[in-house]
Amino acid sequence: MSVVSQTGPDADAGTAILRAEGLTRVFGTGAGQVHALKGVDLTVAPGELLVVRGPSGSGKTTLLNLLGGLDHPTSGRVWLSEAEVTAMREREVLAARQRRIGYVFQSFGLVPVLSAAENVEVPLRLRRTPAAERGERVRAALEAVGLAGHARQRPYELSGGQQQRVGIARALVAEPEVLIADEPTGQLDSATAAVVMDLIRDVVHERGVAAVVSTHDPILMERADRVVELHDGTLAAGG
Ligand SMILES: Nc1ncnc2c1ncn2[C@@H]1O[C@H](COP(=O)(O)OP(=O)(O)OP(=O)(O)O)[C@@H](O)[C@H]1O
Repeated sequence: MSVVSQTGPDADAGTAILRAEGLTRVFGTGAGQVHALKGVDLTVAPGELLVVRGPSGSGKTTLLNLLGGLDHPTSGRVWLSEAEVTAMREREVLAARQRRIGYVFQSFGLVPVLSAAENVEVPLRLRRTPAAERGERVRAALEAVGLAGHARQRPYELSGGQQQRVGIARALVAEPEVLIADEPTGQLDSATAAVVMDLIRDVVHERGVAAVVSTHDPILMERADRVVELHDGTLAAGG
């Protein structure tokens, strides 16, 4: 693991899958403006697990939402390989999200009435993957996260760690280039969190995915290839 500060676009920007330049996000609230993110530059390479740390309110979720095309910056730009996400129409952003990005959420985000396999199948249905192909891909994704025997169980029949592994299978089943995970272990005990983070690290390295994971947890930073730290919306040296 190396810990670095990034103050400008990287020299390796040419090989980056995910790149952000000058990302700024200002929220208007009843109490005035909140400058959640202030000119953040960042690149993430294929097969790299980047951890974003920082205190509560430092801008981690804001940054991940912008990198994942879930929110639009007040100023600044985001690229997925050569394609500028921030210049796309809403419909193109949606297509890029469905085809190229997988998301993992702190609260798992599973549909309670669907089985583990049906939850994992959702991104394939959204991409209109043929039914014949979907079954095999769901099976392989569940097997990759060690849940081959739990395909028919509903989320409430699974432990928190198992639910998050379903969440990871769902994020990866459509073979995205980028994985965005916002506090993926925030609801898990530390032993389960370590297992889930090991899994994320292994799939990122094996599949060459560019991953951005936010966390408060120092244990998880040990699994990172690189750590950056947010303070009041600004990237600083990690620790
Ligand atoms: N939709 C919004 N409207 C107004 N202010 C917002 C909004 N979203 C975030 N903020 C503010 O932006 C700042 C950064 O919030 P953000 O959620 O990105 O921090 P965070 O580092 O993810 O925090 P935590 O670790 O607690 O999840 C905070 O001051 C927050 O109150």
